[in-house]
Amino acid sequence: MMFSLEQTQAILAALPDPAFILTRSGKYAHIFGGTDNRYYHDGSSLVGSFIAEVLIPEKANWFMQQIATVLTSGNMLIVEYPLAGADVLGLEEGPKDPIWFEGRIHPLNFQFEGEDAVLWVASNITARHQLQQRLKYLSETDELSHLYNRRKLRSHLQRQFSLFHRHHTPCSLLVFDLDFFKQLNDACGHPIGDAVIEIVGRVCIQTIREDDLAARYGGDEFAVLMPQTTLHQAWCLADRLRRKIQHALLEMDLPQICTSISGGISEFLPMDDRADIIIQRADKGLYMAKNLGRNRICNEHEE
Ligand SMILES: Nc1nc2c(ncn2[C@@H]2O[C@H](COP(=O)(O)OP(=O)(O)OP(=O)(O)O)[C@@H](O)[C@H]2O)c(=O)[nH]1
Repeated sequence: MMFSLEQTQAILAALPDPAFILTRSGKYAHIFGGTDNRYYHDGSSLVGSFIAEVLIPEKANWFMQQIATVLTSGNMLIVEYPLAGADVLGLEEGPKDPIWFEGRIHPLNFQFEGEDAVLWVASNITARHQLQQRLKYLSETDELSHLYNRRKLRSHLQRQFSLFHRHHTPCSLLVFDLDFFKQLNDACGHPIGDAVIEIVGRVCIQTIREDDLAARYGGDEFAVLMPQTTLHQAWCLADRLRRKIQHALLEMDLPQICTSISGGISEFLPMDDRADIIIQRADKGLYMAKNLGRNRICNEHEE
């Protein structure tokens, strides 16, 4: 059966997601659908305006690039992007948190007012995006210390290891472990031990630099990966962290059992053929720090 022109128009108007016809120069030529008003405002007022009149330059340029890419390739492009109130020109009050969209952009095989054009279907995926972010956070984070977990540390270490072999920029690793943590647990109970781990996490977050990555590696073991950092610089940073953690633990109103950390540092070396070797060297430094009386940072060569 064929639909009449009116019926076809009614079907297009009924589409739940908005479908924009956008020209190469960024003109909103037409909008169909967008009837699901849980997710979309009426976009009909956009028709006739240009993207550059509606969005801030950075966003407008991005939209224009996507249109150009689709028209050059002739293929459909799927993109995910946020739009916040602040991205829309002249919008006094808009949503503070961005709305996330999936855009499916398809080239059209006819011109509009002498211009190439695309069909851009925008679907609100904010709920899916938030869930993805939450799952990512949960899969990478240690819930007690709020630091990254072992899995994230290992994947990041592997990435830094590949970068090191490509660019030869220094990178160092600290592993550290609480001193006499078992005794604290035994004397005061696990909840107090947990509180100590939480504090160590907080001090790490406050102390490390933006590019560093701190993780809880195991029970009372932690690691900090420090890109662009030589062994000497790593020692200085690690020792500062050691002193800060000690200060925070001494401030806790607890029996003074577990008040310090011991750590080992290692630097990535050109002959390392696996990332694990870097952890092993740092572990040797940690072992040495424990043997030399704890509450210190060592590397494997220290006597
Ligand atoms: N409270 C608490 N304890 C934990 C957790 N995970 C591991 N532990 C405990 O951490 C302790 C680790 O002790 P060790 O590192 O072996 O020993 P230590 O007392 O720190 O001794 P040194 O490292 O030689 O100074 C064990 O008693 C574990 O039961 C946790 O999530 N919470």
